[in-house]
Amino acid sequence: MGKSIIQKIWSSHQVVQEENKPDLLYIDLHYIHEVTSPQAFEGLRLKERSVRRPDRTFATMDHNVPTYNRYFIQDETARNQLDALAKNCKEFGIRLADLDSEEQGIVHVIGPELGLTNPGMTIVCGDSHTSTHGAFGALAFGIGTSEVEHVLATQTLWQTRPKTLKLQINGTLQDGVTAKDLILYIISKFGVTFGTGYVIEYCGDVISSMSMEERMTVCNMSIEGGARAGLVSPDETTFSYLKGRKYVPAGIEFEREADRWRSFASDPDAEYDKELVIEGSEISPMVSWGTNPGMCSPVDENIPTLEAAKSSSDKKSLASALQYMGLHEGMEIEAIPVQHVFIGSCTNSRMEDLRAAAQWVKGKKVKDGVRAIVVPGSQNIKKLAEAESLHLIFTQAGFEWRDSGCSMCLSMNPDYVPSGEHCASTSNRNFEGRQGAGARTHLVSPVMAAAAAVYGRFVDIRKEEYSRTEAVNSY
Ligand SMILES: CC(C)[C@H](C(=O)O)[C@@H](O)C(=O)O
Ligand code: SF4
Repeated sequence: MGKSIIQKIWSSHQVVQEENKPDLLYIDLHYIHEVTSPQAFEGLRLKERSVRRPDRTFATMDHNVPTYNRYFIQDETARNQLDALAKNCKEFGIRLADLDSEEQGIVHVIGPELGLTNPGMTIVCGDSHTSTHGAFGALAFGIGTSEVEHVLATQTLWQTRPKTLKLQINGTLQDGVTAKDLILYIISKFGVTFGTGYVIEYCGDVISSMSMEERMTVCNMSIEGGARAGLVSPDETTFSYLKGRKYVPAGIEFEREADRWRSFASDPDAEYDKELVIEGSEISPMVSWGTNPGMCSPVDENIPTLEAAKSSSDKKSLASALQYMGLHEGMEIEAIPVQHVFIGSCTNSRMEDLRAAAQWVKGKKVKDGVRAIVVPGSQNIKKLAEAESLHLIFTQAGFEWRDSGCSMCLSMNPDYVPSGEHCASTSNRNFEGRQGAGARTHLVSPVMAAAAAVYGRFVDIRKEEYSRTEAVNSY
Protein backbone atom coordinates (compact mmCIF):
# COMPACT_ATOMS: atom_id res chain seq x y z
CA MET A 1 0.00 0.00 0.00
CA GLY A 2 1.22 3.47 -0.89
CA LYS A 3 1.73 6.28 1.58
CA SER A 4 0.35 9.79 1.76
CA ILE A 5 2.64 12.79 2.13
CA ILE A 6 1.41 13.16 5.71
CA GLN A 7 2.55 9.65 6.61
CA LYS A 8 5.87 10.12 4.81
CA ILE A 9 6.72 13.35 6.61
CA TRP A 10 5.59 11.96 9.95
CA SER A 11 7.60 8.76 9.79
CA SER A 12 10.74 10.53 8.57
CA HIS A 13 10.66 12.91 11.54
CA GLN A 14 9.87 10.53 14.41
CA VAL A 15 12.55 10.61 17.09
CA VAL A 16 10.71 8.70 19.81
CA GLN A 17 7.71 6.46 19.29
CA GLU A 18 5.93 4.54 22.05
CA GLU A 19 2.61 2.79 21.93
CA ASN A 20 -0.41 4.89 22.96
CA LYS A 21 1.73 7.93 23.58
CA PRO A 22 2.43 11.03 21.51
CA ASP A 23 5.47 10.79 19.23
CA LEU A 24 8.51 13.01 19.56
CA LEU A 25 8.98 14.74 16.20
CA TYR A 26 12.06 16.48 14.88
CA ILE A 27 11.23 20.02 13.76
CA ASP A 28 12.98 21.30 10.65
CA LEU A 29 11.97 24.93 10.90
CA HIS A 30 10.66 27.17 13.67
CA TYR A 31 9.19 30.58 12.86
CA ILE A 32 8.68 33.05 15.68
CA HIS A 33 6.97 36.42 16.08
CA GLU A 34 6.71 38.97 18.87
CA VAL A 35 3.37 37.92 20.38
CA THR A 36 3.92 34.28 21.35
CA SER A 37 7.67 34.21 21.97
CA PRO A 38 8.57 36.52 24.92
CA GLN A 39 7.46 34.07 27.64
CA ALA A 40 9.15 31.18 25.87
CA PHE A 41 12.50 32.98 25.94
CA GLU A 42 11.90 33.92 29.59
CA GLY A 43 11.42 30.22 30.30
CA LEU A 44 14.73 29.40 28.64
CA ARG A 45 16.52 32.03 30.69
CA LEU A 46 15.01 30.80 33.95
CA LYS A 47 16.16 27.26 33.20
CA GLU A 48 19.49 28.45 31.82
CA ARG A 49 18.90 26.73 28.52
CA SER A 50 20.02 27.89 25.10
CA VAL A 51 18.40 27.68 21.66
CA ARG A 52 19.26 24.29 20.17
CA ARG A 53 19.18 25.30 16.48
CA PRO A 54 19.26 29.08 16.01
CA ASP A 55 20.04 28.34 12.35
CA ARG A 56 16.65 26.56 12.02
CA THR A 57 14.79 29.41 13.68
CA PHE A 58 13.62 32.59 11.96
CA ALA A 59 11.88 35.59 13.50
CA THR A 60 9.83 38.48 12.22
CA MET A 61 7.80 41.39 13.59
CA ASP A 62 4.24 41.46 12.30
CA HIS A 63 1.21 41.54 14.62
CA ASN A 64 1.98 44.72 16.53
CA VAL A 65 3.61 46.69 13.77
CA PRO A 66 1.81 49.90 12.76
CA THR A 67 1.31 49.96 8.98
CA TYR A 68 1.49 53.73 8.91
CA ASN A 69 4.35 55.52 10.67
CA ARG A 70 5.71 52.15 11.74
CA TYR A 71 8.30 53.37 14.25
CA PHE A 72 5.71 55.27 16.25
CA ILE A 73 4.37 52.55 18.52
CA GLN A 74 2.11 54.07 21.13
CA ASP A 75 0.82 50.88 22.74
CA GLU A 76 3.08 49.82 25.59
CA THR A 77 2.44 46.07 25.34
CA ALA A 78 3.16 46.18 21.61
CA ARG A 79 6.39 48.11 22.17
CA ASN A 80 7.51 45.72 24.91
CA GLN A 81 6.83 42.64 22.79
CA LEU A 82 8.75 44.05 19.82
CA ASP A 83 11.66 45.12 22.05
CA ALA A 84 11.71 41.70 23.71
CA LEU A 85 11.87 39.94 20.34
CA ALA A 86 14.78 42.12 19.19
CA LYS A 87 16.65 41.49 22.44
CA ASN A 88 15.96 37.75 22.46
CA CYS A 89 17.03 37.26 18.85
CA LYS A 90 20.25 39.15 19.51
CA GLU A 91 21.04 37.20 22.68
CA PHE A 92 20.26 33.77 21.21
CA GLY A 93 21.69 34.39 17.73
CA ILE A 94 18.43 34.15 15.76
CA ARG A 95 17.86 35.81 12.38
CA LEU A 96 15.25 38.56 12.68
CA ALA A 97 13.36 40.53 10.04
CA ASP A 98 12.85 43.69 12.09
CA LEU A 99 11.27 47.00 11.16
CA ASP A 100 14.41 48.11 9.32
CA SER A 101 14.64 44.92 7.29
CA GLU A 102 13.59 44.67 3.67
CA GLU A 103 12.53 41.11 4.54
CA GLN A 104 10.02 42.15 7.23
CA GLY A 105 6.43 41.04 6.80
CA ILE A 106 3.79 38.64 8.07
CA VAL A 107 5.49 35.43 9.16
CA HIS A 108 3.42 33.24 6.82
CA VAL A 109 4.15 35.50 3.89
CA ILE A 110 7.89 35.95 4.27
CA GLY A 111 8.81 32.32 5.05
CA PRO A 112 7.68 31.08 1.63
CA GLU A 113 8.89 34.23 -0.09
CA LEU A 114 12.44 33.75 1.23
CA GLY A 115 12.43 30.07 0.30
CA LEU A 116 12.73 28.97 3.94
CA THR A 117 9.58 26.83 3.72
CA ASN A 118 10.37 23.68 1.73
CA PRO A 119 8.54 20.44 0.87
CA GLY A 120 8.88 17.53 3.27
CA MET A 121 9.62 19.72 6.27
CA THR A 122 8.04 19.81 9.69
CA ILE A 123 7.39 23.48 10.45
CA VAL A 124 5.98 25.08 13.58
CA CYS A 125 5.21 28.58 14.80
CA GLY A 126 3.36 29.96 17.80
CA ASP A 127 0.58 30.95 15.44
CA SER A 128 -2.51 29.12 14.24
CA HIS A 129 -2.14 30.04 10.57
CA THR A 130 1.14 28.18 10.26
CA SER A 131 -0.91 25.77 8.14
CA THR A 132 -0.24 28.23 5.27
CA HIS A 133 3.17 26.60 4.73
CA GLY A 134 1.44 23.31 3.97
CA ALA A 135 0.97 24.66 0.42
CA PHE A 136 4.57 23.56 -0.18
CA GLY A 137 4.03 20.00 0.94
CA ALA A 138 5.29 20.69 4.46
CA LEU A 139 3.63 19.50 7.65
CA ALA A 140 3.13 22.88 9.27
CA PHE A 141 1.08 23.66 12.34
CA GLY A 142 0.59 26.20 15.09
CA ILE A 143 1.81 25.59 18.64
CA GLY A 144 1.32 27.23 22.05
CA THR A 145 3.87 29.30 23.94
CA SER A 146 5.08 26.43 26.17
CA GLU A 147 5.65 24.37 23.03
CA VAL A 148 7.55 27.28 21.49
CA GLU A 149 9.88 27.05 24.47
CA HIS A 150 10.21 23.28 24.02
CA VAL A 151 11.08 23.63 20.34
CA LEU A 152 13.55 26.44 21.02
CA ALA A 153 15.30 24.28 23.61
CA THR A 154 15.22 20.90 21.87
CA GLN A 155 14.20 21.36 18.20
CA THR A 156 11.61 18.63 18.83
CA LEU A 157 7.95 18.47 19.77
CA TRP A 158 5.60 15.87 21.32
CA GLN A 159 2.69 15.32 18.97
CA THR A 160 -0.17 12.89 18.66
CA ARG A 161 -0.31 11.34 15.22
CA PRO A 162 -3.15 13.01 13.30
CA LYS A 163 -5.74 11.26 11.15
CA THR A 164 -5.56 11.91 7.41
CA LEU A 165 -8.29 13.50 5.28
CA LYS A 166 -8.14 13.65 1.49
CA LEU A 167 -10.15 16.56 0.09
CA GLN A 168 -10.43 16.40 -3.66
CA ILE A 169 -11.65 19.38 -5.67
CA ASN A 170 -12.54 18.35 -9.21
CA GLY A 171 -13.02 20.39 -12.37
CA THR A 172 -12.36 24.12 -12.63
CA LEU A 173 -13.45 27.28 -10.84
CA GLN A 174 -15.71 29.78 -12.59
CA ASP A 175 -14.31 33.17 -13.64
CA GLY A 176 -14.36 35.51 -10.66
CA VAL A 177 -14.14 32.60 -8.19
CA THR A 178 -10.84 32.40 -6.30
CA ALA A 179 -8.92 30.23 -3.85
CA LYS A 180 -10.47 32.25 -1.04
CA ASP A 181 -13.98 31.44 -2.25
CA LEU A 182 -13.02 27.77 -2.44
CA ILE A 183 -11.89 27.57 1.17
CA LEU A 184 -14.86 29.62 2.44
CA TYR A 185 -17.14 27.27 0.50
CA ILE A 186 -15.44 24.20 2.00
CA ILE A 187 -15.82 25.52 5.55
CA SER A 188 -19.44 26.58 5.03
CA LYS A 189 -20.31 23.22 3.45
CA PHE A 190 -18.60 20.93 5.95
CA GLY A 191 -18.61 23.16 9.05
CA VAL A 192 -15.99 24.69 11.32
CA THR A 193 -15.13 21.38 13.00
CA PHE A 194 -15.02 19.01 10.03
CA GLY A 195 -11.23 18.85 10.16
CA THR A 196 -10.87 18.24 13.91
CA GLY A 197 -8.17 15.65 14.56
CA TYR A 198 -7.13 15.55 10.89
CA VAL A 199 -4.46 16.88 8.61
CA ILE A 200 -6.13 17.70 5.29
CA GLU A 201 -4.46 16.94 1.98
CA TYR A 202 -6.01 19.10 -0.77
CA CYS A 203 -5.85 17.58 -4.24
CA GLY A 204 -7.70 17.31 -7.55
CA ASP A 205 -7.64 19.35 -10.76
CA VAL A 206 -8.53 22.65 -9.11
CA ILE A 207 -5.58 22.38 -6.71
CA SER A 208 -3.10 21.08 -9.32
CA SER A 209 -3.81 24.04 -11.57
CA MET A 210 -3.47 26.58 -8.75
CA SER A 211 -0.43 28.81 -8.25
CA MET A 212 1.54 28.55 -5.00
CA GLU A 213 -0.07 31.76 -3.76
CA GLU A 214 -3.54 30.33 -4.29
CA ARG A 215 -2.57 27.09 -2.54
CA MET A 216 -1.31 29.16 0.39
CA THR A 217 -4.70 30.88 0.67
CA VAL A 218 -6.44 27.50 0.81
CA CYS A 219 -4.02 25.92 3.32
CA ASN A 220 -4.02 29.08 5.47
CA MET A 221 -7.66 28.59 6.45
CA SER A 222 -7.46 24.83 7.17
CA ILE A 223 -7.42 25.72 10.83
CA GLU A 224 -10.77 27.52 10.45
CA GLY A 225 -12.22 24.15 9.48
CA GLY A 226 -10.80 22.71 12.70
CA ALA A 227 -7.90 20.84 11.07
CA ARG A 228 -4.48 20.52 12.65
CA ALA A 229 -2.91 21.40 9.31
CA GLY A 230 -3.59 21.37 5.58
CA LEU A 231 -1.20 20.61 2.78
CA VAL A 232 -0.73 20.00 -0.93
CA SER A 233 1.66 17.42 -2.41
CA PRO A 234 4.65 19.16 -4.00
CA ASP A 235 4.78 19.29 -7.80
CA GLU A 236 6.50 21.23 -10.58
CA THR A 237 4.56 24.39 -9.61
CA THR A 238 6.09 24.12 -6.13
CA PHE A 239 9.62 23.62 -7.41
CA SER A 240 9.51 26.46 -9.92
CA TYR A 241 8.20 28.83 -7.22
CA LEU A 242 11.13 27.88 -4.98
CA LYS A 243 13.87 28.07 -7.60
CA GLY A 244 16.06 31.14 -7.18
CA ARG A 245 14.72 32.17 -3.76
CA LYS A 246 17.16 33.40 -1.15
CA TYR A 247 17.43 30.31 1.06
CA VAL A 248 16.98 27.70 -1.69
CA PRO A 249 20.15 26.05 -3.00
CA ALA A 250 21.09 26.76 -6.62
CA GLY A 251 22.44 24.70 -9.54
CA ILE A 252 22.97 20.97 -9.17
CA GLU A 253 22.11 21.22 -5.45
CA PHE A 254 18.67 22.48 -6.40
CA GLU A 255 18.06 19.48 -8.69
CA ARG A 256 19.10 17.15 -5.86
CA GLU A 257 16.77 18.90 -3.46
CA ALA A 258 13.91 18.83 -5.97
CA ASP A 259 14.33 15.05 -6.33
CA ARG A 260 14.20 14.64 -2.57
CA TRP A 261 11.14 16.92 -2.34
CA ARG A 262 9.42 14.97 -5.11
CA SER A 263 9.76 11.76 -3.09
CA PHE A 264 7.43 13.18 -0.42
CA ALA A 265 4.47 13.48 -2.81
CA SER A 266 1.56 11.17 -1.97
CA ASP A 267 1.56 7.81 -3.73
CA PRO A 268 -1.42 7.31 -6.08
CA ASP A 269 -2.64 4.35 -3.99
CA ALA A 270 -2.22 6.08 -0.62
CA GLU A 271 -5.03 5.43 1.88
CA TYR A 272 -6.68 8.03 4.07
CA ASP A 273 -8.84 7.89 7.18
CA LYS A 274 -11.49 9.97 5.41
CA GLU A 275 -12.12 11.25 1.87
CA LEU A 276 -14.31 14.11 0.61
CA VAL A 277 -14.94 15.23 -2.96
CA ILE A 278 -16.37 18.51 -4.27
CA GLU A 279 -16.93 20.06 -7.70
CA GLY A 280 -15.09 23.34 -8.39
CA SER A 281 -17.75 24.61 -10.81
CA GLU A 282 -20.40 24.66 -8.03
CA ILE A 283 -18.62 27.43 -6.19
CA SER A 284 -19.63 31.12 -6.33
CA PRO A 285 -17.91 34.18 -4.87
CA MET A 286 -18.54 33.82 -1.12
CA VAL A 287 -19.30 36.38 1.61
CA SER A 288 -19.36 35.64 5.32
CA TRP A 289 -22.32 37.21 7.13
CA GLY A 290 -21.88 35.70 10.61
CA THR A 291 -19.37 35.31 13.41
CA ASN A 292 -17.45 32.24 12.34
CA PRO A 293 -15.91 31.46 8.93
CA GLY A 294 -18.49 28.75 8.26
CA MET A 295 -21.29 31.30 8.32
CA CYS A 296 -21.07 32.41 4.73
CA SER A 297 -23.12 32.24 1.53
CA PRO A 298 -22.70 32.74 -2.20
CA VAL A 299 -22.92 36.45 -3.03
CA ASP A 300 -26.05 35.95 -5.16
CA GLU A 301 -27.95 34.25 -2.34
CA ASN A 302 -29.52 35.35 0.93
CA ILE A 303 -28.68 35.04 4.61
CA PRO A 304 -30.43 31.86 5.85
CA THR A 305 -33.70 32.11 7.69
CA LEU A 306 -34.10 30.97 11.29
CA GLU A 307 -36.76 28.57 10.14
CA ALA A 308 -34.28 26.74 7.90
CA ALA A 309 -31.90 26.05 10.83
CA LYS A 310 -31.26 22.31 11.32
CA SER A 311 -31.36 22.32 15.11
CA SER A 312 -32.36 24.58 17.94
CA SER A 313 -28.72 25.24 18.77
CA ASP A 314 -28.03 26.24 15.13
CA LYS A 315 -31.04 28.53 15.33
CA LYS A 316 -29.69 30.12 18.50
CA SER A 317 -26.22 30.70 17.10
CA LEU A 318 -27.67 32.11 13.87
CA ALA A 319 -29.84 34.53 15.83
CA SER A 320 -26.97 35.67 18.02
CA ALA A 321 -24.60 36.06 15.04
CA LEU A 322 -27.17 38.17 13.19
CA GLN A 323 -27.76 40.26 16.28
CA TYR A 324 -24.01 40.98 16.57
CA MET A 325 -23.71 41.66 12.85
CA GLY A 326 -26.73 43.96 12.74
CA LEU A 327 -28.23 41.92 9.90
CA HIS A 328 -31.54 40.14 9.51
CA GLU A 329 -32.53 36.65 8.40
CA GLY A 330 -33.28 36.13 4.74
CA MET A 331 -31.55 39.38 3.74
CA GLU A 332 -29.85 39.54 0.34
CA ILE A 333 -26.06 39.35 0.62
CA GLU A 334 -25.83 42.08 -2.03
CA ALA A 335 -27.77 44.40 0.27
CA ILE A 336 -25.21 44.28 3.10
CA PRO A 337 -23.64 47.75 3.43
CA VAL A 338 -19.86 48.13 3.74
CA GLN A 339 -18.04 51.07 5.34
CA HIS A 340 -14.50 49.58 5.51
CA VAL A 341 -12.41 47.49 3.18
CA PHE A 342 -9.26 45.68 4.20
CA ILE A 343 -7.10 43.99 1.58
CA GLY A 344 -4.31 42.24 3.45
CA SER A 345 -3.43 39.47 6.00
CA CYS A 346 -1.56 36.19 5.61
CA THR A 347 -4.54 34.83 3.65
CA ASN A 348 -4.64 37.38 0.83
CA SER A 349 -1.84 39.96 0.74
CA ARG A 350 0.47 38.52 -1.89
CA MET A 351 1.28 39.81 -5.37
CA GLU A 352 -1.47 37.90 -7.15
CA ASP A 353 -4.03 39.17 -4.64
CA LEU A 354 -2.93 42.76 -5.07
CA ARG A 355 -2.77 42.43 -8.86
CA ALA A 356 -6.29 40.99 -9.02
CA ALA A 357 -7.72 43.71 -6.79
CA ALA A 358 -5.84 46.47 -8.64
CA GLN A 359 -6.98 45.21 -12.01
CA TRP A 360 -10.57 45.39 -10.85
CA VAL A 361 -10.15 48.81 -9.23
CA LYS A 362 -8.32 50.45 -12.12
CA GLY A 363 -10.18 53.51 -13.31
CA LYS A 364 -12.84 53.27 -10.59
CA LYS A 365 -13.28 55.17 -7.33
CA VAL A 366 -13.85 54.09 -3.76
CA LYS A 367 -17.39 55.07 -2.86
CA ASP A 368 -17.86 58.13 -0.65
CA GLY A 369 -18.10 57.10 2.99
CA VAL A 370 -16.01 53.95 2.50
CA ARG A 371 -12.53 53.72 3.97
CA ALA A 372 -10.35 51.24 2.12
CA ILE A 373 -6.79 50.14 2.88
CA VAL A 374 -4.33 47.85 1.13
CA VAL A 375 -1.65 46.28 3.30
CA PRO A 376 0.98 44.21 1.45
CA GLY A 377 2.00 41.04 3.31
CA SER A 378 5.67 41.92 3.25
CA GLN A 379 7.91 44.89 2.53
CA ASN A 380 9.19 42.94 -0.44
CA ILE A 381 5.68 42.60 -1.87
CA LYS A 382 5.22 46.32 -1.29
CA LYS A 383 8.34 47.00 -3.34
CA LEU A 384 7.33 44.61 -6.14
CA ALA A 385 3.82 46.07 -6.27
CA GLU A 386 5.19 49.59 -6.48
CA ALA A 387 7.48 48.52 -9.33
CA GLU A 388 4.29 47.53 -11.18
CA SER A 389 2.60 50.81 -10.15
CA LEU A 390 -0.17 48.96 -8.33
CA HIS A 391 0.04 51.48 -5.50
CA LEU A 392 -0.87 54.25 -7.96
CA ILE A 393 -3.95 52.39 -9.13
CA PHE A 394 -5.04 51.94 -5.52
CA THR A 395 -4.29 55.43 -4.29
CA GLN A 396 -5.84 57.12 -7.33
CA ALA A 397 -8.99 55.14 -6.66
CA GLY A 398 -8.98 56.35 -3.05
CA PHE A 399 -7.41 53.39 -1.21
CA GLU A 400 -4.72 53.94 1.41
CA TRP A 401 -1.44 52.16 0.64
CA ARG A 402 0.39 50.93 3.73
CA ASP A 403 3.52 49.19 5.04
CA SER A 404 3.33 45.47 5.75
CA GLY A 405 2.00 43.85 8.92
CA CYS A 406 -1.02 41.95 10.25
CA SER A 407 -2.89 45.25 10.36
CA MET A 408 -6.70 45.13 10.45
CA CYS A 409 -6.78 41.32 10.50
CA LEU A 410 -6.82 41.59 14.28
CA SER A 411 -6.87 44.60 16.54
CA MET A 412 -3.34 44.37 17.97
CA ASN A 413 -2.10 47.53 16.24
CA PRO A 414 -3.57 50.92 15.29
CA ASP A 415 -5.68 49.54 12.39
CA TYR A 416 -9.19 48.59 13.49
CA VAL A 417 -12.84 48.78 12.49
CA PRO A 418 -15.07 50.98 14.68
CA SER A 419 -17.92 49.36 16.60
CA GLY A 420 -21.06 48.61 14.59
CA GLU A 421 -19.40 49.18 11.20
CA HIS A 422 -19.05 46.59 8.45
CA CYS A 423 -15.75 45.61 6.90
CA ALA A 424 -15.17 43.61 3.71
CA SER A 425 -11.97 41.87 4.71
CA THR A 426 -9.65 39.48 2.89
CA SER A 427 -8.50 38.02 6.23
CA ASN A 428 -9.48 34.67 7.73
CA ARG A 429 -11.42 35.24 10.95
CA ASN A 430 -14.72 36.98 11.63
CA PHE A 431 -15.13 36.29 15.34
CA GLU A 432 -16.83 38.91 17.52
CA GLY A 433 -14.42 41.74 18.18
CA ARG A 434 -11.73 40.35 15.88
CA GLN A 435 -11.20 43.61 13.96
CA GLY A 436 -12.04 45.80 16.94
CA ALA A 437 -14.72 45.85 19.66
CA GLY A 438 -18.12 45.60 17.99
CA ALA A 439 -16.58 45.40 14.49
CA ARG A 440 -18.58 43.49 11.86
CA THR A 441 -16.31 41.46 9.60
CA HIS A 442 -17.22 39.94 6.24
CA LEU A 443 -14.65 37.53 4.83
CA VAL A 444 -14.24 37.77 1.06
CA SER A 445 -11.68 37.45 -1.74
CA PRO A 446 -9.48 40.41 -2.77
CA VAL A 447 -11.57 41.10 -5.91
CA MET A 448 -14.82 40.95 -3.94
CA ALA A 449 -13.29 43.35 -1.38
CA ALA A 450 -12.21 45.73 -4.16
CA ALA A 451 -15.73 45.67 -5.60
CA ALA A 452 -17.24 46.33 -2.17
CA ALA A 453 -15.01 49.40 -1.87
CA VAL A 454 -16.36 50.80 -5.12
CA TYR A 455 -20.04 50.00 -4.51
CA GLY A 456 -20.26 50.33 -0.72
CA ARG A 457 -21.92 46.91 -0.63
CA PHE A 458 -21.26 43.40 -1.90
CA VAL A 459 -21.75 42.80 -5.61
CA ASP A 460 -21.60 39.69 -7.74
CA ILE A 461 -18.42 40.39 -9.68
CA ARG A 462 -19.41 37.75 -12.25
CA LYS A 463 -22.21 40.00 -13.54
CA GLU A 464 -21.54 42.05 -16.64
CA GLU A 465 -22.62 45.34 -15.05
CA TYR A 466 -19.80 45.08 -12.49
CA SER A 467 -17.11 43.93 -14.90
CA ARG A 468 -14.00 46.01 -15.04
CA THR A 469 -14.83 47.52 -18.43
CA GLU A 470 -17.72 49.34 -16.74
CA ALA A 471 -15.43 51.79 -14.99
CA VAL A 472 -17.33 54.46 -13.11
CA ASN A 473 -14.49 56.95 -13.55
CA SER A 474 -11.72 56.93 -16.07
CA TYR A 475 -8.19 56.29 -14.85
C1 LIG B 1 -1.57 36.32 17.86
C2 LIG B 1 -1.52 34.94 17.34
C3 LIG B 1 -1.15 34.02 18.42
C4 LIG B 1 -2.80 34.54 16.61
C5 LIG B 1 -2.81 33.10 16.13
O1 LIG B 1 -2.37 32.16 16.75
O2 LIG B 1 -3.30 32.84 15.08
C6 LIG B 1 -3.06 35.45 15.43
O3 LIG B 1 -2.08 35.36 14.45
C7 LIG B 1 -4.41 35.18 14.85
O4 LIG B 1 -4.52 35.12 13.63
O5 LIG B 1 -5.37 35.04 15.61
S1 SF4 C 1 -2.34 38.26 9.33
FE1 SF4 C 1 -3.95 37.77 10.78
S2 SF4 C 1 -4.21 35.57 10.68
FE2 SF4 C 1 -2.26 36.06 9.75
S3 SF4 C 1 -0.76 35.84 11.38
FE3 SF4 C 1 -1.40 37.99 11.32
S4 SF4 C 1 -3.07 38.12 12.77
FE4 SF4 C 1 -2.79 35.95 12.36
